[in-house]
Amino acid sequence: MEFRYFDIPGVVEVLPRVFGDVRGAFFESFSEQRMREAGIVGEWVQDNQSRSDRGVVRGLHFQKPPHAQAKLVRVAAGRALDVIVDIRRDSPTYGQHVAVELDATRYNMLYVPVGFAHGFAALEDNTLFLYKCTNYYAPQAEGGLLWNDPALGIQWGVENATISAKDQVLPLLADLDSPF
Ligand SMILES: Cc1cn([C@H]2C[C@H](O)[C@@H](COP(=O)(O)OP(=O)(O)O[C@H]3O[C@@H](C)C(=O)[C@@H](O)[C@H]3O)O2)c(=O)[nH]c1=O
Repeated sequence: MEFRYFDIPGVVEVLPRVFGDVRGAFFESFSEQRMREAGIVGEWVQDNQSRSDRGVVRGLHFQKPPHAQAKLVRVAAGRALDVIVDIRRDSPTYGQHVAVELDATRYNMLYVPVGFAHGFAALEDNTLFLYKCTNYYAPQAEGGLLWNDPALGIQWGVENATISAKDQVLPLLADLDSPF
């Protein structure tokens, strides 16, 4: 298991060791000790899975404290462009983002710390998106950012994106009163 770090502190990509043989492949999708040593911390209490077709964009989402969530995200089928935006008020990288392609054939994962808005674009039909969360779903604590806010400068890599009604009315970064 290897780890890649970014210019935005706290963000970690996990590159698992994959054991391939005639039957297929095996990898460890979670290792509390190794991941904690790499800076992936949290008490994981909920796992989620969604299925999206190509062109679906979900996000950008967060939950406000005390329901804030760190997430460990990956795809089990297909590919997704995963995007996280730093919304920690005192962060020197506030408003900046990291984008990582998650690929089911590479088994890579991304750690999303508390204080980031998170979203992804499905790059293939039937993309299965799996993630662990450090807090339970709390709909009353949901917050978000508009996925295509020009101020964010995110290249999603999809045309004619499919977006939920809820996500179409999320605020711009300039109007965000960040709770972090
Ligand atoms: C996120 C979530 C949704 N739901 C329900 C609420 C709703 O009826 C249905 C679909 O919810 P949403 O439209 O919010 O699903 P979705 O847009 O996939 O929301 C997710 O997006 C990604 C980018 C994230 O980062 C996640 O934390 C989460 O916000 O599922 C739960 O029951 N538990 C959950 O944890």
